[in-house]
Amino acid sequence: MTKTGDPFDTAIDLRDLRFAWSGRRHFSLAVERFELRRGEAVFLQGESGGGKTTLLSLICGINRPDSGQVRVDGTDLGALRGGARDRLRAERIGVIFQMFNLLPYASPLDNILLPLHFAPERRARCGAPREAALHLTDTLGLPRDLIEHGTAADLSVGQQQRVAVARALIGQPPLIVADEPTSALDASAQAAFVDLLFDQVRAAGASLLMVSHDDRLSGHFDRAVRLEEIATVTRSEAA
Ligand SMILES: Nc1ncnc2c1ncn2[C@@H]1O[C@H](COP(=O)(O)OP(=O)(O)OP(=O)(O)O)[C@@H](O)[C@H]1O
Repeated sequence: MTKTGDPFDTAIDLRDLRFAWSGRRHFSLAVERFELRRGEAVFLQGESGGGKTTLLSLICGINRPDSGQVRVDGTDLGALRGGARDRLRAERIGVIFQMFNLLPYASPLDNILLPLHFAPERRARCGAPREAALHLTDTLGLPRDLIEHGTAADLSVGQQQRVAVARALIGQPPLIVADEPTSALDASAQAAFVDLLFDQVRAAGASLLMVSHDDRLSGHFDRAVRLEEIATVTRSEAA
């Protein structure tokens, strides 16, 4: 059994974290302690606008905390410069962004392969990246012709979401961070996604942090956490 408290046994370890968005509307988030153990799957819920996406952006090193520590897979993100943080994200974190962040004029296949260009270890794990990508998109029910020869801009929102899912899963990163990855999917695409996600997570022994408003999904996870339980949020508006 994995013991808690050892930063090297945790996939995510947050300590005394503080972050604020500045501007007319001030929003700040503080997390004293949060751990996600290696191999654990955690379902994160919370009210809309509560700060879940903000927290994920700090865990992925997209934004930097004002103070405190973010450790991913034992590495302190604060000790890394921007380029090294981006490489760590590409190697170790499969991120499914809420807005998908696909390159609109690239093919869906090239979008899926993109993180591998910055992540040699992840690329090596794939063996044959193109075949690995097509296996993922087949499993997610995406038509091959569109994936290979279309552009991301040709896709429906639900298809874009599935491409974003395949891009996060390719090369079996040890940590998957997903921000409402099923919001644009119909019931059958959602079921295929959840099956694929957990197959991949188990095969890779990966850890998973997923934000969703869909309570029905929580039963698949080791535990569910509400943001309010782990974070203190303050808001104010300039007069
Ligand atoms: N780039 C930004 N600049 C300034 N404020 C921001 C920015 N992104 C988010 N915020 C503010 O941070 C707060 C938390 O937003 P966030 O998107 O993290 O919440 P959320 O819990 O993910 O919401 P939802 O469930 O609706 O996606 C909001 O008040 C939002 O206006």
